[in-house]
Amino acid sequence: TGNQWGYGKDDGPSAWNKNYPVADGDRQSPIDILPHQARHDPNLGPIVLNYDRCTSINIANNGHSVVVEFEDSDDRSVIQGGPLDNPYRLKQFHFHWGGKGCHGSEHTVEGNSYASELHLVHWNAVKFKTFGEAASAPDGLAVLGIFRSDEHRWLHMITDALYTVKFKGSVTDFKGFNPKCLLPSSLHYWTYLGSLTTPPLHESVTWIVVKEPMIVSEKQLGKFRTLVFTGEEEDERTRMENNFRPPQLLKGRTVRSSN
Ligand SMILES: NS(=O)(=O)c1ccc(NC(=S)OCCc2ccsc2)cc1
Ligand SMILES: [Zn+2]
Repeated sequence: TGNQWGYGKDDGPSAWNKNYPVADGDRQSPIDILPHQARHDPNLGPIVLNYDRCTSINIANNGHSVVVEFEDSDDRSVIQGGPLDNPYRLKQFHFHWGGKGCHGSEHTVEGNSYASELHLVHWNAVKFKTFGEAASAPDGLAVLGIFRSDEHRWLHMITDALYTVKFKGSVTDFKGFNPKCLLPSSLHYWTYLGSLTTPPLHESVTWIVVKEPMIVSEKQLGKFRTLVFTGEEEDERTRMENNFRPPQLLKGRTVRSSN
């Protein structure tokens, strides 16, 4: 069907511009970050995460990644500060990863990629009524990107649940998980204006990429690769890996750095 997209040879990132012309737009993500060319901005305050009353709902395999959804009917879990003018509500988090532990992150730093990248997706509920509306507005979303390089003590709560969402379309309850435990100690970051890194590729994201990677083990990463892109009812079992978009052109954008 028209909107079918993936990470394979025929339906992968190089083919997305056929159905989503914005793929060749002026603020696409991810990008390669060059720390020495980032402009240090003393007005950029710290990122503030209020996740203590967050309510996770479920964990799901959507055929592109594994996603944990949150209750977003009020401001119980928000990100604010940094480049953001107001609080943005946590909607979901998901991951991108590689095969055999080499590449996998979407953003790269001086051409170097990490094994994986965690995205915490938030939307501007002050200006917009729904996520869908915010997702297509220039200041609608804020995504916190966290690199994942090698053992992480809390990640077992996610990796232990992955077997329950092996197939595309599977969803299971996943309550009481606070994603704060997935974050590194320091939240120094780079920030720039970009887009969703998967179709519909809306240019609606203020990206906040944390500099310090979190540690995950090869064993934990291996558990992500037990997921498959395909549904239980389908014949083939296509292992879910390499679900990352390569870096896109900067097209004159400035990347700013917190202290
Ligand atoms: N990888 S990413 O963080 O840029 C990212 C985040 C969200 C999404 N898309 C979501 S949450 O879509 C939900 C359905 C929807 C509604 C309006 S546009 C898409 C895609 C990519
Ligand atoms: Zn993502």
